[in-house]
Amino acid sequence: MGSSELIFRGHDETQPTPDAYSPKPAKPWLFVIRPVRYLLREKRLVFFLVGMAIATVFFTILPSSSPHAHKYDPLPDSFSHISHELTTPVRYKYYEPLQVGFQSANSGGKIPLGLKRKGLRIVVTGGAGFVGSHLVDRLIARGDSVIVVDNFFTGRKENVMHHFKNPRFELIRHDVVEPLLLEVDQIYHLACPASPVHYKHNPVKTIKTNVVGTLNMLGLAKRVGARFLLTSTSEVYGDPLQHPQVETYWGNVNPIGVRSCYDEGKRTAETLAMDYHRGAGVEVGVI
Ligand SMILES: O=c1ccn([C@@H]2O[C@H](COP(=O)(O)OP(=O)(O)O[C@H]3OC[C@@H](O)[C@H](O)[C@H]3O)[C@@H](O)[C@H]2O)c(=O)[nH]1
Repeated sequence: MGSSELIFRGHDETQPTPDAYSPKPAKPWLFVIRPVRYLLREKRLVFFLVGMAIATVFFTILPSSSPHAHKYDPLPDSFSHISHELTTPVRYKYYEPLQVGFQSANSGGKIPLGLKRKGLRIVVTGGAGFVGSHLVDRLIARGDSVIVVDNFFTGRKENVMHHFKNPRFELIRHDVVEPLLLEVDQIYHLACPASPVHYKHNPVKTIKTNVVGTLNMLGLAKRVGARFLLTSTSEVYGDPLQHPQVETYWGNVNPIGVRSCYDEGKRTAETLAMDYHRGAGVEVGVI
């Protein structure tokens, strides 16, 4: 075959061309007819209607799940205000998530109708102490999985040992001044010597726990996208000149006194919480 034959593709104009392309006439209703025809074929319409009916019955009859649906409340009435404060989001000081790049998927918010509330993974530092152990009781009863991190400085294993056989409970002996990596949705940070006799016992350790411990826990919250709660103290007001203290009051603190390791430690912990919130978008609460 010559090169001219390869290049020349013309045909004799007079010859009939049986395979010539002739466009089909346009069917304007085709996009409507096709789905209708599909539904009518093999009783698909019946199945579709039955499915709709089942879904309607399911979502109408089933009650909406709620995070407060548990009937069991292990706390005596005298503690209910504490547990309420610790397990409901809005309290003394609460900071909403910043809009920039923060996912609040871990916050355990409102649950769509018909879906069961998924238990959260929560770490409670200082969970073997007085406030912490009652908080743990409440979280476990609510259906969450709890990891207690405590160095047992003042806390006791006995405070949480009734949960030892519960697969949703774990206890780690750990000092929060050392970093720790855990996959959790929420962090309740309580670990700290709380009474004067304990926090004055080793003031350097007290302020270290408040500053370095809180830094570690906020770092963890940032890393895993967890919500963070700091239990602060009224000691952050020092010798207050105003009674009662309102949130806008900044206090009257002696920075060089024997109690300063605790007061200033907690104040710095509050500062760190706010800086992680503003700077890194961590969702924090301070009570
Ligand atoms: O370095 C430390 C110090 C203390 N802890 C633990 O932290 C827990 C503190 O519990 P405590 O019973 O002493 O104190 P409370 O539960 O009364 O107060 C706790 O909650 C309220 C906050 O204001 C306090 O700062 C906080 O410690 C203990 O389990 C203790 O062992 C640590 O895990 N690490």
